[in-house]
Amino acid sequence: MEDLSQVREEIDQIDDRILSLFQRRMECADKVAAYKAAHGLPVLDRSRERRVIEDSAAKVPPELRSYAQVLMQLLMEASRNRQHGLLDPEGNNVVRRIESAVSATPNLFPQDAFVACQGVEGAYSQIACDRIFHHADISFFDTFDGVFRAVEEGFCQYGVLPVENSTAGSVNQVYDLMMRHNFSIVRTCRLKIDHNLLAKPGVGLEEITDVYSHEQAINQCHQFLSALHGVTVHVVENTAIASQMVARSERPGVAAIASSSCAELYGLDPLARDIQDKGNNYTRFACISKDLQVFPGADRTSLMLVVSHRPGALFHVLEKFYALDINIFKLESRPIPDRDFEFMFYFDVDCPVAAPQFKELIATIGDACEDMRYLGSYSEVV
Ligand SMILES: C=C(O[C@@H]1C=C(C(=O)O)C=C[C@H]1O)C(=O)O
Repeated sequence: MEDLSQVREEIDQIDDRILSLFQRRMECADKVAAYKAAHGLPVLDRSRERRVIEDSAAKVPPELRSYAQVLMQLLMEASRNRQHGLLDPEGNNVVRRIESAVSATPNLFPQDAFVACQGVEGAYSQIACDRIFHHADISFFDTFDGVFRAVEEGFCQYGVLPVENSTAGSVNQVYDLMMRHNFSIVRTCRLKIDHNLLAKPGVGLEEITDVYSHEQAINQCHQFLSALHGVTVHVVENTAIASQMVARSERPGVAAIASSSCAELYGLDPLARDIQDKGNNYTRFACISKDLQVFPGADRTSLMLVVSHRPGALFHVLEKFYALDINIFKLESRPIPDRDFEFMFYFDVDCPVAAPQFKELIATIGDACEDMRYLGSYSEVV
């Protein structure tokens, strides 16, 4: 067995040679960039990259193949990034669109606005909306789709939609609608959610036979509901709609799972408070607008990406975030309609818009996926 320091010395010498070859390879990439600029060619050439990867696998023993392929991929990514920087120092169209939105957006987030929310008076979306705006003139819509359409068609300036809950997970319906609508996220809000079982005044817990609420609220109160015997649980559009139904019902045995503000609003009494499974139950809401607006302090970004159906495709996207030292705080995948087992990936990442990595991420992430949609940059209110 050789001495460790001897082997390391050899490694150091090899690294020196690798680095000088790396430098030469990057110089070649500069020449390729000049050629591409002169001939109007895109930086990324997938078929050339595939060939390089295949050839590299054939040049090393089988047990080193996957390592060699990863190494070549990293080298090509570095060369592509360098070429992007040389050919388009201002970034691509999306970067330019974001930069012009940053300069066109007012410094102050609007205090008053016409806002679309789903449900009826007392919905959690309304509470989130009141956190986001000082004074919101709210129009309620029956469905999440109605909220997206109200914003898209210019009927409301903004829309507030729940996107995820810390106990029950993502609001899939909202994520699926994101694929079908044009909008941009301008702010998010994290709201602590405390659910209550609300019934008409004078009704006792033992009299309850039917509980109404939104699917998410029902999921968040699973333990409480399983302990109630002989009770049927019904899913309705919204927790506030459930409260309204209970208030209007002739039957005493009905109850709703909703906020304490719904109790006041609909004249109901809480039969049980804080009935959610987990004490720290939070829901995140997104505030959307029709046009791209990026307010000062935006330090989070949402992206929708389609990656190809190949081994390692998602890895290349993740690698990009890793290389730029950008933290992913949420990753959601949803099936793409009419495509078999193909998924849309939703990334929420931490990265201030003014940071240099942000521009590089937006300008180059398209190389790592089939399609990219920028959903906006924003800050979160709590
Ligand atoms: C250098 C080039 O540009 C890109 C980078 C490659 C590389 O580093 O080998 C290969 C293909 C392109 O996606 C090229 O087109 O040859």
